[in-house]
Amino acid sequence: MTSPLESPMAVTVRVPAKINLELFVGPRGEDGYHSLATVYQAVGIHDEVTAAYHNEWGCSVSGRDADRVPTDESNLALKAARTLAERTGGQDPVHLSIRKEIPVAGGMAGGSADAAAALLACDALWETGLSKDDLDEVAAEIGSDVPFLLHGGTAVGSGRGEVITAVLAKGTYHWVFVPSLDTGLSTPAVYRAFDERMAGMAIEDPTPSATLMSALRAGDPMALAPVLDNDLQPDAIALRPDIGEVIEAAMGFGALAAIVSGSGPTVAVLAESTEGAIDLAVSLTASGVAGDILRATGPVAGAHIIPTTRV
Ligand SMILES: C[C@](O)(CO)[C@H](O)COP(=O)(O)OP(=O)(O)OC[C@H]1O[C@@H](n2ccc(N)nc2=O)[C@H](O)[C@@H]1O
Ligand SMILES: Nc1ncnc2c1ncn2[C@@H]1O[C@H](COP(=O)(O)OP(=O)(O)OP(=O)(O)O)[C@@H](O)[C@H]1O
Repeated sequence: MTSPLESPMAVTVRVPAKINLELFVGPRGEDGYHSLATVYQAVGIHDEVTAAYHNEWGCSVSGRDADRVPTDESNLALKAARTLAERTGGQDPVHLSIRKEIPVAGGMAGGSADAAAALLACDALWETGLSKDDLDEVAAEIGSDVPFLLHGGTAVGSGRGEVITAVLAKGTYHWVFVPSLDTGLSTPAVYRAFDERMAGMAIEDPTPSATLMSALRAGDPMALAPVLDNDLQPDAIALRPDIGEVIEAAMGFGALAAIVSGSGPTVAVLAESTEGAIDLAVSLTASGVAGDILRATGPVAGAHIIPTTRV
């Protein structure tokens, strides 16, 4: 048995953002969710969530876009912690300190990432001993993207995006991200626009493309670039025409590819190398089309515990 002296008082988890290298959207089911065939990649932009025992449940948020993140019960990390506590028969309350780097409402799964981090942190703090499958199940209940953020790397998401299968991917990819200049996009609104555009058309259950898989196996960004694909891109651009301008500018500056990340509005720009990514970031900033640029490589690990205070 663990002595109280060895039990952690706080656990900190670092969690990455995601992009969708491919996002094929199938028909909408009766539950309101669309069947997906997506290929996720975890990229090196990270949030950190620290779970610490406290006399009441709560959370606080600092860092990028912190003022746009709720700290009430609608915070996805807090929701995840409370759901995990319920599933495991009740636990002592925690305070979650969230440090954000992932753009909010940007299509990079920031809220889902914090939820995944909170699950891992609370699981360790409370020593619930849940299996990986059990944790994945709670994650899927919080949001479709959450299981992937626990997993990380490069992986296929099927079902509504929550069923994760690792893929064989070689190499490191160099990305430049252009988040929105002003506000984010609502994920349900983008899916609704997709439904309106596709109304009356027969939509089949999607499958991942073989060409994308072989580009990933080869670890070749030149082969990956032409097969990046996102069925939600026309809808994100229709809702936010400035996204189209960013894509056009990035391609004009020599990007290998530029694609909307998930439901947008962040644009993910693929470069050939670190130097290429720096050049693109400089050109995009200088052109005035993008105010704020992030650079990262992928794939990176999913949510993981980082060393923290022990008493
Ligand atoms: C756009 C993506 O980020 C791509 O990975 C995801 O599909 C969205 O994942 P998420 O934000 O974790 O989504 P959830 O929190 O599960 O769902 C939010 C809303 O998105 C829509 N939604 C989500 C997933 C899915 N397969 N079909 C949907 O139609 C639904 O309107 C749902 O009410
Ligand atoms: N911990 C959190 N971090 C960020 N946003 C949160 C969080 N909890 C709740 N939210 C709310 O969720 C909304 C969507 O934020 P999020 O950053 O997850 O969007 P997103 O990256 O577009 O998501 P996805 O890519 O999963 O569709 C925000 O507008 C915010 O109000």
